[in-house]
Amino acid sequence: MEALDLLGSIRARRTVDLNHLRPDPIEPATLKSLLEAANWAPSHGKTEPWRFVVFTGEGRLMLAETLATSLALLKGQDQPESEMLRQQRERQLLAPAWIAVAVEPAEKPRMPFYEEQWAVACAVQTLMLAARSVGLASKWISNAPSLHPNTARALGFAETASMMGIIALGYIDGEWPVGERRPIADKVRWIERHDERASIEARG
Ligand SMILES: Cc1cc2nc3c(=O)[nH]c(=O)nc-3n(C[C@H](O)[C@H](O)[C@H](O)COP(=O)(O)O)c2cc1C
Repeated sequence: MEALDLLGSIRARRTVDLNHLRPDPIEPATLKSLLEAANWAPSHGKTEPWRFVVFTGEGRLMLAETLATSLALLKGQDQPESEMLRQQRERQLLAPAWIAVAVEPAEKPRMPFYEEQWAVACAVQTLMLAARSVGLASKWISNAPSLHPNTARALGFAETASMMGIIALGYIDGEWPVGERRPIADKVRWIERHDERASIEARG
C-alpha cells in the first residue's frame, strides 16, 4: 500500500470505533515509525515532554487491568469486580495496539504546564497522521479511567507525569468513516488593512 501524503492523511484521518478495527497485528517496525514521527513534534524550550507506553499482544491485558482498577477507584472501590475486569479485557483486545500517552513536564527549562500539554497534543496528532498515512486507524480516548493518576503510576510513568489518554490503533474493517467539519471561513477573520481595528470597534 502506498503511503498517503501529508495533506491526504490530514483529510482522511478519522477517529474509528473500536468495533470497526481488524484484529490483525501491527508490525513493531510500523509502530516504531509512528513513535519516531511523534518525536518530531514541536515543544517550547525543546522540552519534548511526551512519554508513551505501547501495548500489544498479551500486554494489552496489563492495560485493561490498570484501567479496570482506575475505574473501580473512581467508583469508590479498591478492586474491580470480575465482570468489570472481563469487559475491560474484552475492550482492550478490540484493537491490536494501544499507546498510553503522558506528559512529563521538564524540570529545566520549566514551561507552563499547559504548554507541555500542547506539545504532547502535537505529538499525538503527528502520531495519528503518520498512522493514517500507512493505512492505520486511530482513536484517542481521554475518559476518566485513562486520565486517572492510578493509571499513570501503574503504567510506570514518572511521579511528575500525568496522563493525556490512550490511543487505539488498528487496520480498519470496512469503509473509513466520512468526516464532517463546519466551514473554516466561520472560524477565521483576515486582517489586511491597517485600519481594521476601527471597523472591529465600530462593530462593538
Ligand atoms: C483531546 C481529545 C480527546 C478525545 N477523547 C475522546 C474520547 O474519550 N472518546 C472518543 O470517542 N473520542 C475522543 N476523541 C476523538 C473525537 O471524538 C474526534 O476527534 C471527533 O469526533 C472528530 O472526529 P474525527 O477525529 O474523525 O475527525 C478525542 C479527541 C481529542 C482531540
